[in-house]
Amino acid sequence: MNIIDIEKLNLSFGSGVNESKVLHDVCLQIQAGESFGLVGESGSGKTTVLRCLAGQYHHWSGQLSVNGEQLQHKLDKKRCIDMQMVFQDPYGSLHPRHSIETALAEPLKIHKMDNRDERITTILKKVGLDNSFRYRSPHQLSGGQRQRVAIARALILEPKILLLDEPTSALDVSVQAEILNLLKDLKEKEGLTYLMVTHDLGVVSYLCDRVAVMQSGRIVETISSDDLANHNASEPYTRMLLDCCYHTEATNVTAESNIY
Ligand SMILES: Nc1ncnc2c1ncn2[C@@H]1O[C@H](COP(=O)(O)OP(=O)(O)OP(=O)(O)O)[C@@H](O)[C@H]1O
Repeated sequence: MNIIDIEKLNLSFGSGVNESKVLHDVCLQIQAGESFGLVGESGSGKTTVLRCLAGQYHHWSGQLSVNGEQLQHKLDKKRCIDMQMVFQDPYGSLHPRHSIETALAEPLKIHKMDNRDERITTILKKVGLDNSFRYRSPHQLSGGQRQRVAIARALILEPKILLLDEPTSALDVSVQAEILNLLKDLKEKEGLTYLMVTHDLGVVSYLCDRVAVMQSGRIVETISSDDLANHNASEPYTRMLLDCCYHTEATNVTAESNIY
């Protein structure tokens, strides 16, 4: 069953002569339990797709469905419980003056969920942080620990889907591996579905089952990550992207081989 169904998603910014169309008839079907990657050049519209699903943009046209239910343009509480987003920058996604406990309690208060104390302890444990972290501020954490808290905050409402916007790209190489392992474990244990934007084909082959390649606001090709790794892409643009990435990796072979 498709847990996410995107049909002919279109979105523009600006109006009149300043109108710029950034998504063109984007269609994606993602199955429950799948880990699905979105790749493509900078500015191709990957984050915009995630933001439409997360309810951060309201002026899209087309159809977005989650669990067979069509999403309205306005964000409602149900969508927050179904789907949460994790951002690239763990420094920017947490309030600098709020303790970790406050950051984790906030969504529980908004959604009037009980057993807050117990839920916070449980979620910290799930992301590999002991209970003492709840009294710290974001500046008292490492980058990897902050990203663990951001993941905990996204998971505290027990969503089925995580929208991940380059969740490891702002982290040091050694920490990237820890966070990827955590995401892989959480997906299995919590039965999550991931839709993830990434520039890193190593991340795709480690974590994703399938991937859609975007160019200039359009889906060029949807392909399994095995086919991508074996260079079995049918579209010239995907092959060009692969060539660019492997060329870059060849010059960074030591760092890459340390990641996985
Ligand atoms: N709020 C906005 N107002 C106007 N244009 C925007 C806005 N947000 C994004 N865009 C434009 O939409 C296009 C797609 O942006 P988006 O962030 O989705 O790309 P991306 O593929 O995620 O890029 P990157 O990989 O660099 O993060 C870009 O041309 C961007 O400049």
